[in-house]
Amino acid sequence: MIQFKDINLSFHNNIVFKNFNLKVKKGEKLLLKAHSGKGKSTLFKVLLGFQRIDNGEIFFNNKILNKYNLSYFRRNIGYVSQDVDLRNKNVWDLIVDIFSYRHNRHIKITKDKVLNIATYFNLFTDILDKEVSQLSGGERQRIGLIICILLDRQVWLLDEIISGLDKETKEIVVDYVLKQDKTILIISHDKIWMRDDFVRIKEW
Ligand SMILES: Nc1ncnc2c1ncn2[C@@H]1O[C@H](COP(=O)(O)OP(=O)(O)OP(=O)(O)O)[C@@H](O)[C@H]1O
Repeated sequence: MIQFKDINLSFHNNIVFKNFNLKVKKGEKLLLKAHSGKGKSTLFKVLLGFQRIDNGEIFFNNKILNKYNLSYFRRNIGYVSQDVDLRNKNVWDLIVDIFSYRHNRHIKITKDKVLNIATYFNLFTDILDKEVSQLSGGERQRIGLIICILLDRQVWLLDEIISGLDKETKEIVVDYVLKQDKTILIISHDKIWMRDDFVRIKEW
């Protein structure tokens, strides 16, 4: 479903990828495991066309990543990044904004729908009235995930979505994510994701 083929990428003298290869099958849950600075977050940015590569090819559903297909990649991939949106508005307004974009407009969201998932993830019901800039790290991570869930795209890219959570909430989030019938790439330093053979690990 997704393929990174012979990817090379350097920033000045810093070689991040040298002939990097990775294939991900539909429905797979893949944990990306590498030391800090080895390019895990960069890989997500590459797949979304936010970061150019020096050479190599990237495929998604047999389409190659180029300027003509870029929008297809972005419309079908959900991304929860570490760099959170700090626009100064409350959580509900942020969600309304996201779901008013042309490509997301077909998805009907209601406060109830959002609150259902939010309370499942141990968030309080006043979360929607809070300013985004005032959320704690763990609250932001869960709001990012909830938006990704509601967007309901084929692929989810999850960059450190549980690092700010307590153990019990981590369990709830991890259980939920791994049950989804989606192709999911996970960046995390947390061993909690390594559940038997179900989660494949790509290590470099
Ligand atoms: N736009 C950029 N310009 C220059 N260097 C960059 C840029 N983006 C990433 N890098 C460098 O590329 C390397 C990989 O960064 P990346 O954030 O992908 O690492 P990571 O594996 O996700 O790390 P961590 O586990 O700490 O989040 C780092 O050395 C980083 O400094």
